[in-house]
Amino acid sequence: EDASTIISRFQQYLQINTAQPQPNYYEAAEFITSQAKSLNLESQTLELVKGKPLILLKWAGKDPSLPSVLLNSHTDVVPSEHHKWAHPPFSAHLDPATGNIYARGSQDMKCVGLQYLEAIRKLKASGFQPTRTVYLSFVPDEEIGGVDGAGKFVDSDVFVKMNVGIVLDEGLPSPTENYRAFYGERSPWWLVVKAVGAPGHGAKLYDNSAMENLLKSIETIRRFRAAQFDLVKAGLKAEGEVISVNMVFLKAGTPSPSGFVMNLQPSEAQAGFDIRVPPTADQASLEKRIAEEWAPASRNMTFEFKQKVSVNDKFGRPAITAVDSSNIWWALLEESIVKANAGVGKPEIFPASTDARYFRERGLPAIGFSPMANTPIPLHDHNEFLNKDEYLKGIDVYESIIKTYASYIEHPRDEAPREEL
Ligand SMILES: CSCC[C@H](NC=O)C(=O)O
Ligand SMILES: [Zn+2]
Ligand SMILES: [Zn+2]
Repeated sequence: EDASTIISRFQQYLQINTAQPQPNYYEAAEFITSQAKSLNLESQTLELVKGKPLILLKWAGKDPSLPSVLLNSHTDVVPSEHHKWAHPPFSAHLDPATGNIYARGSQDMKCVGLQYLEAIRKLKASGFQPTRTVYLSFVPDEEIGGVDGAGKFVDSDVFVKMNVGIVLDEGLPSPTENYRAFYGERSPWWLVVKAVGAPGHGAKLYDNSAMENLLKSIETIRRFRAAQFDLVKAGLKAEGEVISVNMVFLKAGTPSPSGFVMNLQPSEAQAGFDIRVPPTADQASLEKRIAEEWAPASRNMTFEFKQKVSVNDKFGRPAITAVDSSNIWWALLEESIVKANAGVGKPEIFPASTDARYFRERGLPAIGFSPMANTPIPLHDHNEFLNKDEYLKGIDVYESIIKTYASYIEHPRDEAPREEL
């Protein structure tokens, strides 16, 4: 099959507008299902939450008793500011000079979903038959937290019956020759800090106003942020290994028809923070720091978490996937990438969140991997793009990985004891 046919299938998928908050999930489901038909894969659409279809495909293995391989991707994408893009985000415009394909979802992560399918198309054409069963899940809602997508999926009977042994999910592009792979991710803690204080005249200097109380917290939080960031700047820690904290909203003031009342110090003020906590961080000490230093009762401060995902899995262990000799899937991944004449760097902690956490929380090994080398990271930004040759190369890499994974015959000590799950 020629490259242009493969690229035009990618463009078709990219042209489906699955942007949050109103993704066209059914059109995506129809597209994936039709691809599955052309590949003779078993397909079912699970509507675990109404209006949010999850497409599950199955390539049955010769030995169904072996734990299966799950290739996960999400079908939704983040919104875009259309007028700020060089090419409309759902045009999937291919720049003839560079070969870059511009589209929301070109990196995150419609590329991966379709590369899995193209790799299977090649494997089938070559006559390859999997020993392990290979599943593909196309899940909704990752970009809004995945509760109704991967979250419901891992809790379903269907999932339990799949007997999954290893999950592949999304990673990040790499600006270098080597791909990146992720064995864990930071947990999102979305914190709102609230201050109260006596209201008063805008001309009066007095202690304990809500604004002053909030600003003291903001200053403390900023110092912590700077210290963490310094570790990254000095090259002592990677991005995923520090606690990040960024202020994402400020809410205070007394509205007036022309904006805000300018000579009144308000009695309430709030600030919101997106905090990301590495899986091995000391969760309890961060909690203590928030309660005692960031929102101290001594200044009448209070706080609330809009979201607080534990850094541990359901066994109370850090929710990370082993990337040493105890996890054969990691070795097989590295080996199969090399076999495809590519390379992968040292495994990293994903700086944000992905659906992989739902699998890791259950104790399943999950590796985040999106084969995009020599690629900048305009993910969630304007002008997200992927070069067509990188896309095609990624298909070859998945062909190698899927072949290796699906052929691997388990040695009993190579997999987690099933009764634990
Ligand atoms: C934590 S729910 C939101 C998930 C989102 N995932 C990708 O960007 C993120 O902000 O990391
Ligand atoms: Zn994503
Ligand atoms: Zn995303």
